[in-house]
Amino acid sequence: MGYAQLVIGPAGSGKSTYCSSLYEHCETIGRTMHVVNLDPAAEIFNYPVAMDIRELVSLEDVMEELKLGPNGGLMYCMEYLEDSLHDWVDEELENYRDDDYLIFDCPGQIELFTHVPVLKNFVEHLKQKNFNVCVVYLLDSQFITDVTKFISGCMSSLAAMIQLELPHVNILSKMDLLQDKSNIDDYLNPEPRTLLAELNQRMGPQYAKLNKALIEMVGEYGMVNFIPINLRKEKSIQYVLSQIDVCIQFGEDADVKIKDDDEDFGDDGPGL
Ligand SMILES: Nc1nc2c(ncn2[C@@H]2O[C@H](COP(=O)(O)OP(=O)(O)OP(=O)(O)O)[C@@H](O)[C@H]2O)c(=O)[nH]1
Ligand SMILES: [Mg+2]
Repeated sequence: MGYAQLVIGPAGSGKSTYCSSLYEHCETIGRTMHVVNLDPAAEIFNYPVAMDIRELVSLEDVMEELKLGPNGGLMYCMEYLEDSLHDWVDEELENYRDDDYLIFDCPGQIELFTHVPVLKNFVEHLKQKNFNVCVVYLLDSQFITDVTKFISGCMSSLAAMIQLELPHVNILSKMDLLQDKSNIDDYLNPEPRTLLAELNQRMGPQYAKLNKALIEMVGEYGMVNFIPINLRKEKSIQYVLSQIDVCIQFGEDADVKIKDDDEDFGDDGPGL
């Protein structure tokens, strides 16, 4: 059994930074983790890249040869990845042992989890290879400063959940940038009624019925539920990791050992 996090979320939501912080954290506590780059457009990495889509396909070449723009080019690269599941991907995955833990740093294009089957087929492949996979959806904490942004963030997370059908963890990233943390609880696990009232206040009366339906929908899917992360705080990273570990049942098997000093961090809240 292998373990994997598929890190997705809007462009610039902090996915790659999350991956590198998680990698560093695991180094510190003596836990092994491998970060895979699935973004053909990425250039700078703050983590050792275990597997790299750029070794398979070059976005620059694709754009030049097929006369595609950056987004069309990226979609082509991802489809190329999908076509390579049984060769390049399998060959690369051969390098990992049964109980290895991989983190997939994905591109930020929302198309990848709304209507093209690339990521869906990618995770199906991982599941066939006996990986326990979990979606980690990152949303920038700046989204909670505006209820309309927040709801649209929840909906794109919902799109990913519906498409990928995987265990799903929503994370509110960049908590260090949020000056006023006093009322974040209202957003981490908000009352649907409060959200609806705020939304109605922001939008014209003609949307009242639609707003109600929208809030009910995201609420019933359990979508409006976020774990905050502050990458400057070791405890916060540890807390998020422990929640994801539960989600993918990491550490439940007898042959998976987490070093003792891991326990120093305890499971006593988000540690912001
Ligand atoms: N202050 C602060 N800045 C952050 C944090 N995470 C990311 N950033 C900044 O946000 C910007 C985007 O971060 P990335 O990690 O590249 O985001 P990404 O989601 O990988 O972006 P794409 O791959 O382009 O979609 C960078 O300038 C980061 O330095 C954080 O926790 N705190
Ligand atoms: Mg990135």
